[in-house]
Amino acid sequence: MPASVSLVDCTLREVEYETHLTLAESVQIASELSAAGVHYLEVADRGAPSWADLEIEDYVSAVAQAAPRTTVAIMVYPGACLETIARAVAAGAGCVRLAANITEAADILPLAEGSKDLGVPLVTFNAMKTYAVSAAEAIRIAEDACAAGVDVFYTADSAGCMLPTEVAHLSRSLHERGIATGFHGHDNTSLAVANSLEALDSGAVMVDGTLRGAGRSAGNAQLEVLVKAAQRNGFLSAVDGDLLARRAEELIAGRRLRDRGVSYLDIAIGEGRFHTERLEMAREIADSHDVPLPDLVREVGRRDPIRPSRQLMEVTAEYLRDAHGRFQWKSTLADSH
Ligand SMILES: CC(C)C(=O)C(=O)O
Repeated sequence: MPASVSLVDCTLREVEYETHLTLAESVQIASELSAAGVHYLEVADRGAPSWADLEIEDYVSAVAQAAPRTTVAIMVYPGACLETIARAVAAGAGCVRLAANITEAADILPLAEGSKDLGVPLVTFNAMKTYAVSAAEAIRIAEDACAAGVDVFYTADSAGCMLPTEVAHLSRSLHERGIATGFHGHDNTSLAVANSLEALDSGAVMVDGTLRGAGRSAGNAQLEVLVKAAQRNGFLSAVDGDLLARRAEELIAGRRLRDRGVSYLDIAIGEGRFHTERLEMAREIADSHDVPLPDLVREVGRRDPIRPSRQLMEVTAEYLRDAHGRFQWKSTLADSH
């Protein structure tokens, strides 16, 4: 019998990479998620998006009131302070999601204990770019996170590059050590839903998605598809996948920046384990060095998947330009994207 698992919707945070929602739209989405029985919905610690001129507590409170069956989760990044968390919690947030690069966990974990002291029932650590370290290292960091007060350690496939076998191996290894795990997947290689299913089958207790797959880079695991697929394996049976699919159609589909397909650039990002936070820098350097952007991100990501510097990108671009010149394969690649 599958264990009881929780579904986390990240639409309100991730959709901001594609479009801006009004407060009324955010509230409507929150209300629909709640009606469908989604367990958690996530908002960002930067609070209300910049257009709204709202304090974090106003935003959290509006969303929480619209979603009585759903717990509001606030995602916080390095640099956030406990006072922001306290304000969000006072306004109705019942879950804190600490996010940092897996190699920089120390920048965020001190907020775990403070969050627990505030009475937050659930604190997660979302280990961005989990794939950048070995499974053994991820397990060690997860153990440190739990010792610091974290309840659930999340594997975050930030570049959408992980394979189901990798997700299964890590999730199962964590589970066997008594560490509660979650999975947050991006869709650069069209595996976000498959990876989420693999995580559930391997003992994960939380999985994330967004309506219509909206989100950064190639988007996230598509919530309504994930629900339907998970139900076939005995998970998330109380969530109304049809309602989510209808609302995703009405509220999100027409507002996505990208079509449903995965572009050549998305694939290269996934293969190269390159996080899109540095994509504009890479684009500028690819242009100035006259090398194809997919080649650059693939090569740079292979060399440093966590924090590739401008210098690394420039050196890599020079290397690629020379290689292209030498082997004369640039024109072939350029034709293909
Ligand atoms: C904020 C984190 C968890 C994220 O969305 C990612 O790294 O993909």
